Amino acid sequence: MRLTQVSNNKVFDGLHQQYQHFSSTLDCQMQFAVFLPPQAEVKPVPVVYWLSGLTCSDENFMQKAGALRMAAKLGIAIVTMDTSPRGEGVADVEDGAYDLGLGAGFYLNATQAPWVAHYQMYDYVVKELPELIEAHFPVNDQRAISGHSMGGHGALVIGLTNCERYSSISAFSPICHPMSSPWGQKAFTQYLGDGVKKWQQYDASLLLANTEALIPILIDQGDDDPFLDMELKPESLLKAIETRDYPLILRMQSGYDHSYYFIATFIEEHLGFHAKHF
Ligand SMILES: N[C@@H](CCC(=O)N[C@@H](CSC=O)C(=O)NCC(=O)O)C(=O)O
Repeated sequence: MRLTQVSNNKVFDGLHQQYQHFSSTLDCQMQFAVFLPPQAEVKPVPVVYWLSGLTCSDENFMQKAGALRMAAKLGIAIVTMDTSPRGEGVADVEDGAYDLGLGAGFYLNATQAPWVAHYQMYDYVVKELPELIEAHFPVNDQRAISGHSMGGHGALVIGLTNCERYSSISAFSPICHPMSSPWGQKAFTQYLGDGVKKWQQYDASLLLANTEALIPILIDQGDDDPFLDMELKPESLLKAIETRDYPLILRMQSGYDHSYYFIATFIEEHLGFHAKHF
């Protein structure tokens, strides 16, 4: 598979690089970014896959989260990707809404026209991207997954449905029960149609209630987040595990909102959490 390098910058003795490639899963050109810590010069390192939220590209996290110093110290690679397929011929909404279409792939495999042709972000994140990363970069097969908001939903769903592939999951302000949130209902109706069975495959609260694997999860949620009550609903995750002992830590953080300022405040603790479980 051909990779075209878009940028290459030294940072904290490691490298931040961006690449473009043709994705056969999404049937379009995609861009991703990788941070390689200095330890990757001498041995393969573990990887945290970061899934961003609505409107983001590979750049938001790398530029705003302040994660790279700690990733360099811990010897962890970080991979970020776009939040939807892009380019000519890729379906989008006509009203310019930010919560559907471009920048809003919801990390699922669409089944409905016109989205089905390109919106296959679940398979891209689970299969194609890690295969590409593991073939071209000095990383080992230890993986963790993390994300924010729509990306927190993606991290929970992908981690919970692929427990053998990831050693831990973390999330900031995730959409925890998309079947009961306006963002989730809009996206699932468009991408998946009306069938409740298909929706259930992508609802973290339902998946958590039914999983037998005990993959460790850390979630931070600001209590001053404007999306908390309507869209995010972290209490539904607690309800899903109320009758058993599941290794989920949900921290309500006083005064924090939905922004990357919040993520920057706690990202080092998330990297430490993943490092402990590699
Ligand atoms: N008014 C915002 C709405 C979109 C937004 O808040 N996006 C968040 C993720 S929300 C859930 O998935 C985000 O990460 N934005 C990018 C950033 O760098 O902060 C808008 O249009 O951006």
